Amino acid sequence: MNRRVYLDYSATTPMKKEVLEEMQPYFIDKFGNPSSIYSFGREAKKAVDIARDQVAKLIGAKTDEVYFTAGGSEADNWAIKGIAYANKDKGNHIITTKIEHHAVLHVCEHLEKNGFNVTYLDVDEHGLINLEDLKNAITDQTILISIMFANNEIGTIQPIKEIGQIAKEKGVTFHTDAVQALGNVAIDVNALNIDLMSLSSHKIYGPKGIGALYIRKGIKIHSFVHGGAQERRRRAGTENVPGIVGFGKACELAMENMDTHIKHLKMLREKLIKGIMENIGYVRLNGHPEKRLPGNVNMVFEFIEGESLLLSLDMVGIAGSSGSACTSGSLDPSHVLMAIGLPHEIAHGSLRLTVGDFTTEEDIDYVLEQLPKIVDRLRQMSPLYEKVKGGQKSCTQKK
Ligand SMILES: Cc1ncc(COP(=O)(O)O)c(C=O)c1O
Ligand code: FES
Repeated sequence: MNRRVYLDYSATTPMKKEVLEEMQPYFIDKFGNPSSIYSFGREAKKAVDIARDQVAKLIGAKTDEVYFTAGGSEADNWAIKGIAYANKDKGNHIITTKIEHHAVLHVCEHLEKNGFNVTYLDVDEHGLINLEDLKNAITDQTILISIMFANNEIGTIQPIKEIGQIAKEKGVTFHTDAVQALGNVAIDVNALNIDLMSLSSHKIYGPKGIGALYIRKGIKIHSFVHGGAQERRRRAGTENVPGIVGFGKACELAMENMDTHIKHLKMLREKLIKGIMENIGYVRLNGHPEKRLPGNVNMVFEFIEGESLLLSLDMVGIAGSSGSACTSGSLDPSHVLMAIGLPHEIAHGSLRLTVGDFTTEEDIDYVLEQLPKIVDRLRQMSPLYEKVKGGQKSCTQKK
């Protein structure tokens, strides 16, 4: 049996044992409905309150500015639709970027069909937006700026504080999708001038299907689910108490371990990047060299397809992901890789490896032992590689 190495922490993380232990009583013993006034209900409500506090602490928010949702996608949907529809008397213009998660992009496309105008900002070759572009895009109709904190594919971290400052000066509400940043970057919603922020639990060693939207006090936003009075009448439905408890615990752990977590991930990331660069030719790192998530490695391996690479890696027990359409079930190559200017055929050879708390140096050694062999074998089958060997220049050489 091969070694199994999971390097897709940006897709999801395993739950921590401490998180599971915290959640367990709320399935059977403490099963009460937080809205009920007797003791069963009160103990569930108390657990939800504690979790809300744990989430708030990690982001520097007030407890009652945290609203639980069914995950990051729901938080993105709520933030953008909620602000758009609640403020359409003030304007109909929204600014976002070309590299957002689909939970933001598809909501914006929906709004475009419903009377809103959306500006999709370009990014540079490293995936960063240009602050001047942002300033120039703002009009008297602009009601929302939604720009992600850190990109899920290439890991680029945006200048959030500066974006928040611009939004504040212009009186425009600022939402950021911080699903990938949470736990990996220190976040303080006040210092960074953030008005709304989407969070997800399963990226920080918590359970799946639970997340939160931070909503600054005083922000005008529509309710997301109409019904009961839960989440201060803004998101109806009996709370996912075990999920909320688990998310809270995951936030508490993330806060306690942030420094060692970031150090560990960065060490592994650098080892992986260095090992690949030194042992494999015709590769390039996608994303920003420094302003990137501590656990993110995204590289292009010329002349081969990301999907073949993934399948070959899977055969030796290594799990990663790629931005190529073939593996994601859609027909287009990654919109993020296209936005940073990679030609279609190059975007095809991209591989994302994301490390996490349970990744070891031995895991990286194993990848560095397997990957060069796989790349070499796949390239031997590539007609494009034959041409380069015959004297033609490649894309990474032109750079
Ligand atoms: C940047 C970003 N936003 C939103 C989401 C969606 O989060 P969830 O899976 O909790 O709906 C993800 C998850 O892949 C993400 O990476
Ligand atoms: S067909 Fe595979 S990404 Fe273009």
